[in-house]
Amino acid sequence: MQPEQISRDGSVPVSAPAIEVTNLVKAFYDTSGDRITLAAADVNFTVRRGEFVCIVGPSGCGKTTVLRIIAGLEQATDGQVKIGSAASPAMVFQEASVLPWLTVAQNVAFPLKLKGVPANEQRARVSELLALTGLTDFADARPHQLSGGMKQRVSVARALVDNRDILLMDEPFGALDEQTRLVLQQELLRIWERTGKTVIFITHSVDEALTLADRVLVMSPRPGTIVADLAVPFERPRDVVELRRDKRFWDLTYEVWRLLAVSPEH
Ligand SMILES: Nc1ncnc2c1ncn2[C@@H]1O[C@H](COP(=O)(O)OP(=O)(O)OP(=O)(O)O)[C@@H](O)[C@H]1O
Repeated sequence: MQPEQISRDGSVPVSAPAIEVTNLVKAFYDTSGDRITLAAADVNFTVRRGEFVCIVGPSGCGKTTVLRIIAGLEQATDGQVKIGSAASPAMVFQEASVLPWLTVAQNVAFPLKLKGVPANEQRARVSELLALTGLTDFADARPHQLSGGMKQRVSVARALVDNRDILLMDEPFGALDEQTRLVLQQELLRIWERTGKTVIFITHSVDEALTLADRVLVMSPRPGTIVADLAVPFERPRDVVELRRDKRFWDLTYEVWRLLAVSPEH
């Protein structure tokens, strides 16, 4: 995807949003050209620079599709996506995408190696990222020696290693147990506060969205469109456990569940 808000000298106007999605439509067609699924219909939203936005919505409503279009991995059928950054976004998927034959350090270094970054620079950057994600002691471990949560840390470290402005996360903690998930949420918040990335994070968990986000976008059932854009008022830095003592957390939880039209006990 070509950045469309970069001025001729390569600088990014400070006022430009990080991501602007306008009237986005995505239909999937079968090989004969007959439309089979309208995945997303008229999706509109803007993400400011440095903002943390979560998207929630029913299964199959087009969340991943929208994220993949923003990442440049999928073509929109109609509408526009503008990225206010010179570099394409980095992406973290639900399943940790580690290369099993490489060590943790080599996995994290992989994007730098592809770009031909000199070895000493690679080492310095990788050791920063291992420290940031709590993996320093596992630098030489292979993926089969790691827990699911640690593998997902490797994926996060690798997505951050080449310092792109925008981080797209597709249910990155969805496969983890509740406790590991809480730990990684806290760490992700700490990393985000330090790095100032712009983040879009997809989750099925209303709880997770309210814990992490500045804003929660709620999508309708397929064909997905944004039905609500809720500001999350909790001050930063946040403590993922203490947040749950705040009555506003539960009021907002109720509000999002109402929008999803599913009662919390289902
Ligand atoms: N490559 C594809 N070809 C055909 N249909 C697709 C393709 N990718 C996604 N779809 C369809 O588009 C719709 C939206 O899928 P998508 O994965 O974006 O939903 P989602 O909201 O991320 O779902 P979930 O929350 O269950 O992960 C689904 O009906 C899916 O079957």
